[in-house]
Amino acid sequence: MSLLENLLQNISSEGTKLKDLLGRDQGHLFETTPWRYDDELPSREAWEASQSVIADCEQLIALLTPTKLKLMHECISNNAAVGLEVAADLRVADKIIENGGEASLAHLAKACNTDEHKLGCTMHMLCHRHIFVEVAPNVFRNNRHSYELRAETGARELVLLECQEGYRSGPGWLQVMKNPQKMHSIDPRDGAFADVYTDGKLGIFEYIMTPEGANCLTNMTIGVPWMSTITVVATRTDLQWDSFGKTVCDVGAGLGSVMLEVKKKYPQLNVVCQELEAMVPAMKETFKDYQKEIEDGSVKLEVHDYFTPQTTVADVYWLRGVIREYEDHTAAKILESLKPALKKNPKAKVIVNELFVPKLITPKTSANTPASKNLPKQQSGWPTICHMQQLGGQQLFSGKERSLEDIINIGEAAGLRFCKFHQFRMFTGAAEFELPAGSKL
Ligand SMILES: C[S@@+](CC[C@H](N)C(=O)[O-])C[C@H]1O[C@@H](n2cnc3c(N)ncnc32)[C@H](O)[C@@H]1O
Repeated sequence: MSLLENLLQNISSEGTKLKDLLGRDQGHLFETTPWRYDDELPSREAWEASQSVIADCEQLIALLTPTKLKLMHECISNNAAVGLEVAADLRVADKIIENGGEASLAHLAKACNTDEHKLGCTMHMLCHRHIFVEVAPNVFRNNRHSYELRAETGARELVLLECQEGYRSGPGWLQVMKNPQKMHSIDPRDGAFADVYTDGKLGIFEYIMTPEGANCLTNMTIGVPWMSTITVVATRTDLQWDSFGKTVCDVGAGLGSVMLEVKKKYPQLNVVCQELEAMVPAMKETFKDYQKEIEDGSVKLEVHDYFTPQTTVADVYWLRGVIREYEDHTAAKILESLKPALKKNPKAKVIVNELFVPKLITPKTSANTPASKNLPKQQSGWPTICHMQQLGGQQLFSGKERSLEDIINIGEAAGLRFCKFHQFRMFTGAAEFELPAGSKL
């Protein structure tokens, strides 16, 4: 059968399965109320069927788009970000809410203090991308996607961070890749953001401490916690946290927000958050309602440098977004430093939580096979979003996003054995390692 026939057949069969699994919770694009699965995870079976339909619909669009239009589409899609920046910056969602839930273009242009024609062109494009709805010519409402852009959610600030600093760093990616002094570096000062914004002098975390970076700092402080809510549900749900033993240790825990979620869901577990000394006050703030647990020792906030030998014996060590900051040999040293504690508890596991850069493998014999069947299982879900995120993250923050193979190599270089991959119903996942039997320090 042709690719077109295979795609249509697969979309139909997986789509029917999905519809039956979702039952009445089928999602919508007209109302402002969230869809149940904006914040919860569908069953694994429903999630897999929906991933399959999405991958195949994306391939179907690529198949049916003439080449010149396909290439045009790709290189002018930056306008999706341009349009979203306009809507976020001018607070269009709020202006629609303030006007009773519906607003004419003339009203919006006046309320936003901008040109009616230019705003109209932007809004028509966004409606075609199913962000806002045009309910009559030049009359707009929020739908569930645009409604999230209202003040107080944090979505607007994240969108502004991505559409401003993120978007403008994009052209620096190629410049860095062509620069012999910078092309192999993952240092933030050699990265795309520094190239575009600070002439190679400051990475983004240094920049936000300068007066010019104040706005970016605000957007990051408000926007990043909003973004974390996207991954936290899968992090909490897609690992059976109580299956490892009684004690979970988060190495390089940041604010400690993952362990807070784990403690909420599994109150019987002991959680340990380890960080550099400067982060301890922020972790205390995260656990401010857990004084009793801090006193009885079931929540511990420890100062620990992850390049030094691990002294806390736990049943599972969790490292989220830690190794992406380092070159392979340095990342391996962090994992290696866990070994003294792993020796004391040889059943303990080490879990590396990162993006797992997805591949789409089309062998010669499978040229007409739908994309959904050619996506390896051992990699991040939501592959299109994951790709935009891994590129965007490296442009803004530098560091190194890796495939599962790359991460297994780092674990093995540290003397650990790869046990299994946990595919989260999200664009992140987790690689599980352990100390091999008879391992020496
Ligand atoms: C990218 S953040 C990840 C934070 C957290 N795991 C999360 O997912 O939100 C890396 C964290 O590692 C911490 N860190 C950096 N160097 C460290 C070291 N040598 N020892 C322990 N923690 C360190 C930083 O303070 C930072 O909070």
